Amino acid sequence: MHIRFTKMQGAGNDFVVLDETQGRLGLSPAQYRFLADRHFGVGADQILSVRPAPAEGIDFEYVIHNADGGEVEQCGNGARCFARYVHDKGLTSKTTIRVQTLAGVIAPELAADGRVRVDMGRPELQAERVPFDASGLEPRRQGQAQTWSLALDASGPWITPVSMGNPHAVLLVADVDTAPVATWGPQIEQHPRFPQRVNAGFLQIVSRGEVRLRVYERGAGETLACGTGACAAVVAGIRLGLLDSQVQVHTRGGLLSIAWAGADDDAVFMTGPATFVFDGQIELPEVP
Ligand SMILES: N[C@H](CCC[C@H](N)C(=O)O)C(=O)O
Repeated sequence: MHIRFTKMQGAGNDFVVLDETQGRLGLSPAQYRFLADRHFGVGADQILSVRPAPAEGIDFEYVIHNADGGEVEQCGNGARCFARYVHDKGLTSKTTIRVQTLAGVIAPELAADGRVRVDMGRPELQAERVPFDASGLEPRRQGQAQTWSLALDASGPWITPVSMGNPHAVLLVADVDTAPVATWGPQIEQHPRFPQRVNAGFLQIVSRGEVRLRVYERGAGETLACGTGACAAVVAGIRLGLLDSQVQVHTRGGLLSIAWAGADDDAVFMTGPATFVFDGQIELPEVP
């Protein structure tokens, strides 16, 4: 099957974007994996499929597949690239776009300075709804947060579970550059207490308004940035009593600005870049 695609990136988190507004391509998980493959395919952390509005009052649907071929609920950097894509490709003239995701409706807004601001909805802080299985574990309270040890070694890690529609486990580290992302990342991602697996966020507090973050993503491995991960990390930091409500998040791929007023039903707002890289075409193998 011969398909057209657009390559985009948001703070270095990169995507293959597929226009399915005129009909679905019907790709298999193996074909999503092929598109994401950095040697045999195009190469991307996630594949974003843009589909027609599913209901009145919604402009589009946006479907996300990780590099491992699995469909997931939400992608923050992807939401910004989605909005840039549908506007600049002429699929809408709106600059605030209401889009249905598996996690619910979000509203990316194209800002005058070229960045994109997204109302990412409210975080889910109930551990069992992240979902995280805390049964039999003694939580440790810090500020308003509860943390649990995953007992990977004597030091922990002690994690704060947060969902942004997709599951995140946030842990504090002294220095992201020396944090055990390569070893603890996959162990946390696959930990049995996360029945849907999890994105692991390694958070370094620089000040009450500035952090550094690395994320080992579910289904993709470490990425240069994770939008929902930045939201979850700031929510965790605020709940831990370590951050104020507006935070600059330094990721390896760029800067994201996150704001959360701190009440359970407050939405998290994320602002950051969304960039076209190239348009292309590729012959997809007819894999099952
Ligand atoms: N790996 C994530 C999906 C992509 C999230 C990330 N790329 C973002 O910008 O939020 C998950 O499995 O939940």
